[in-house]
Amino acid sequence: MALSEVVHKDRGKLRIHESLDELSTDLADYIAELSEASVKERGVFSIALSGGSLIGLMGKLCEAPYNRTVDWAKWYIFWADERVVAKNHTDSNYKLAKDGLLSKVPIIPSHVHSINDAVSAEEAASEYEFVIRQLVKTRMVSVSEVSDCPKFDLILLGMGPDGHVASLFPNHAVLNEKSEWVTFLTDSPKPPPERITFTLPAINSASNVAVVVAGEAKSEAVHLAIDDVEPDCPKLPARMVQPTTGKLVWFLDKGAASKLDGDQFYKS
Ligand SMILES: O=C(O)[C@H](O)[C@@H](O)[C@H](O)[C@H](O)COP(=O)(O)O
Repeated sequence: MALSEVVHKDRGKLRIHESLDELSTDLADYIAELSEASVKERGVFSIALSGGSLIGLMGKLCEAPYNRTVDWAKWYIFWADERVVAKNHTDSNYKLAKDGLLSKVPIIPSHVHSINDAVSAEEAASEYEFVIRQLVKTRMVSVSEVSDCPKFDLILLGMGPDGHVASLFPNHAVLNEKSEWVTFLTDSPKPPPERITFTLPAINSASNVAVVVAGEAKSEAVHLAIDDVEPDCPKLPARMVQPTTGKLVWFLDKGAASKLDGDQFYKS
């Protein structure tokens, strides 16, 4: 049960939790509900994951009741960002998700779309975009009504203390990528340096985007990403997450929410 659910006038819905345990339960409920709605409407559920603490916080999906009630065979899995390392490397976001989630529920292996780790970051990004393009053609992934971008049913993002989301880092040229759906970088400030990432247009075309953030160390970035602040902050990657027609939800714990300006919210 969310400690409080409030709506920011233009930064989406905030679900602020007393503990990580509550946050994890609420996150599992939210994902299960979106999966059910999407399977009902489209017959499939396309979901893009990130790395970091997010996967651990999704852990309740492997437990009752979700492990039995979610229609796992209808899930199509993608990564909003991935490190260009072997799939069995400890830095791999695929490995993190496989060990923590995908190996514990009956997902169909051919529905798991990870990157080609045997090529350069540049090639991996363009191959990944090609794979997504094929799935857009068959409507396993929807298409945006307002751009030619894929419209994932759900994109899950974590956020770093510097305000990065996916592998979109502050002041990095990847933030300016407007024509590709997936791009690459070889100089990530957070190791490892070689990564692929969804671009802002791809993220902002999703039906639903959830940003999951825990811990007081990220409270300043949360404040800069959500509250009305002075000129420079619009460049914070997390603040540039602004779904065009989709819904934005922030899953926060008390620590992460501790610097938010309460005046900007109203009860949902
Ligand atoms: O591959 C990555 O590095 C991640 O996708 C990255 O964007 C992550 O989500 C944030 O850095 C938050 O990570 P934490 O939740 O572990 O702080």
